[in-house]
Amino acid sequence: MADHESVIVKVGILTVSDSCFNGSATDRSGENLKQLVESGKFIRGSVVTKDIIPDEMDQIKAKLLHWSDHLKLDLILTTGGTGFAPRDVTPEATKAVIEKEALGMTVAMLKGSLEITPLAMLTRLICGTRGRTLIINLPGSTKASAECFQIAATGIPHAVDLLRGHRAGVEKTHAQLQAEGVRSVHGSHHQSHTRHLMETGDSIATTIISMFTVSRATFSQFMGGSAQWIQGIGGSRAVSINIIQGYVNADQVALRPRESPYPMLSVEQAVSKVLENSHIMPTEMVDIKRALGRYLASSVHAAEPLPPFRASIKDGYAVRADDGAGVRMVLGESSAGDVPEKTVTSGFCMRINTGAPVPSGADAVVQVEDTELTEASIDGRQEIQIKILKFPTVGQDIRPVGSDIEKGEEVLCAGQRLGAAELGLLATVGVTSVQCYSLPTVGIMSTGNELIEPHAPLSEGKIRDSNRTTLLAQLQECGLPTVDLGIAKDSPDILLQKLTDALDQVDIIVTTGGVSMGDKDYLKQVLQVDLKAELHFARVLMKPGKPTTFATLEYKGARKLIFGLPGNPVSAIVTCNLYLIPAIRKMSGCPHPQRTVIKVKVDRDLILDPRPEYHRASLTWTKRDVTPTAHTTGNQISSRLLSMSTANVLMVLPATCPSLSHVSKGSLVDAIVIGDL
Ligand SMILES: Nc1nc2c(c(=O)[nH]1)N[C@H]1C(S)=C(S)[C@@H](COP(=O)(O)OP(=O)(O)OC[C@H]3O[C@@H](n4cnc5c(N)ncnc54)[C@H](O)[C@@H]3O)O[C@H]1N2
Ligand code: MOO
Ligand SMILES: [Mg+2]
Repeated sequence: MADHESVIVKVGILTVSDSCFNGSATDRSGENLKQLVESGKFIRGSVVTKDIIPDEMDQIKAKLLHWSDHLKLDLILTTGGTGFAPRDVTPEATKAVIEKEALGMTVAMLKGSLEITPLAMLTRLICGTRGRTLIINLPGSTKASAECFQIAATGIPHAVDLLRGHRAGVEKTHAQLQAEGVRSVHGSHHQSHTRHLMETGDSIATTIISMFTVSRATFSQFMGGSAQWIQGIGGSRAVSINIIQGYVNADQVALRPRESPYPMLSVEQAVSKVLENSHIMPTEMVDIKRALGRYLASSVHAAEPLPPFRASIKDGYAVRADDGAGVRMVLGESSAGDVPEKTVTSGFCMRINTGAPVPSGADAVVQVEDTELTEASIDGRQEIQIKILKFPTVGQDIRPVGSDIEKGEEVLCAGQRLGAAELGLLATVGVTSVQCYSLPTVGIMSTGNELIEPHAPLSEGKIRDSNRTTLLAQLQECGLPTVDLGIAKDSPDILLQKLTDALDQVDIIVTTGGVSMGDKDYLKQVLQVDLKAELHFARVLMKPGKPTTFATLEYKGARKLIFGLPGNPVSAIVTCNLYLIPAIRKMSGCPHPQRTVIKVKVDRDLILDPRPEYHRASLTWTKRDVTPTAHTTGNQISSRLLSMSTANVLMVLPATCPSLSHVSKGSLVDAIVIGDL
């Protein structure tokens, strides 16, 4: 049984404010409340989630329901929307979701606030409980919300104990009340549980038991997520144990929400969120031999002109143009790589090859086709005299110094992708290492109890994991460093363990599976509750890919991106193309990370879906038609990976509506290019 010290209150802080939501004001009160909770001075709390929403009744209700019923928080503190302004509806939304009102807490806060200012009479704070969650409205002002929170905090631990049915805690508080009076109640929570664990000389067994009996996340919360702990037994053996226990409860299947609590975003909104939250990687010097596909972080200028000397464009004769047509004595030869020593004077010429320096005195080159040999040595080894058949012009067939690249000219600019030509340019100007953006390392993890490795024989109920192979290959195609994170079973603790391990290795974690409505779909909860990741979206109006989930997380001072792609093989690869690849491109320094969209002609009538569909197709061109024709890859069910095979575009089909049930053969639609054309 846990003792009273060990109860950590799981807190959600909800800022309700139009102006904070639209970015015209800063969320000071929410941030301040977070700091107050995490200071440990008032309650032993951990802020599991925090959000800002507008003053919209439906959104406030939905968030309160999600946090209480789904995330099962102990305490929700709202700040804002409690006044008399027409859009202040937080108390009304709270009333609509609570099951029992906690009038005493409201009165306590009101009384305390009135002692500070009579204007406190204008706040309309509601407190109450829903299931095991205590919901407390606080005013929007930073000062007033802090004051009210401190008043309410004296009752919160006891209220949470009562809601959790935590008898030891309840009894202890009652005993304290009897003995000392109410003022000392929260003072007893200050002792650090980490210290308790670390400083006691308990045996491993005793300590493990105490870890299991405290809230499941306590240990990892206090140890920064991953609890690694080495303790000697009997002074002779050292034992290392890695235990990660999350908050997410795997056995309350009946309590899972029956409607998704996550708002449905459009694909455009989801792409924007992904790009907004994708940071550009730091830069590094890269040798040009390994720089293919990288994005340049700074521009490159030519230190020398190209050509560095006047160079011949043709194989022929270097002449003086004003000598006109007619015979010339041949002085000798200038070959590529030579330094001509003789000067061409009137009546003379010099044999020259393409790319060779034009000798001094000459101002034109006449190609060999426009000449005749008039005199040669008997052994045929030397040309003595030739005849110029066409009148030359000054500068004819000569590349002046710097005519290809001027000295100091910018040859590549920051943000440019280094393809073959760009690498060649670097070689030309003698730059062998360049400042590029680093590439993010991406880890790919499959989730699901049904999955086995591709080499394994099928057994009952199992299928082979294809998503890891597909996604790893897709990323390798983009030239990215990848980490195969294996398969995680459908268990919140295993997921948490594997995600935590992955965070140490990669910049982006990509999981597939476990993001929809199943009782074993734990990813979102583990991300939000255990890893305290910020979930940017978890549902997108698209087919395939509806449950696509995207979150970010600050981990050991670095920003990590987490893409929870749907498990269906086609959904995984389509969403990889729509969200993951643009994010990677932005992080790698690409200034235009969005996918290329072209117009294509559909090859047959296509029935529309209630969701906008990303229909796989391959393109052909006919001689007569400049617009390519898109040929559907057949049955588009999201489990059918065959529908991805040969596809080089995703046709963007609109959702069906009363006036539109299908697109007709020959219509033009947008198509996202995903493969070689
Ligand atoms: N009640 C509802 N059920 C489902 C909904 C919904 O809105 N309400 N959404 C459906 C949609 S749309 C999709 S897409 C899937 C996504 O499900 P999950 O992301 O939770 O993925 P799983 O349930 O784990 O698996 C789905 C499917 O894919 C197979 N799978 C998973 N991983 C792999 C892999 N690595 N290689 C090959 N195949 C894999 C898995 O066996 C399942 O058949 O949810 C719908 N349900
Ligand atoms: O959205 Mo799901 O990806 O249809 O199959
Ligand atoms: Mg599922």
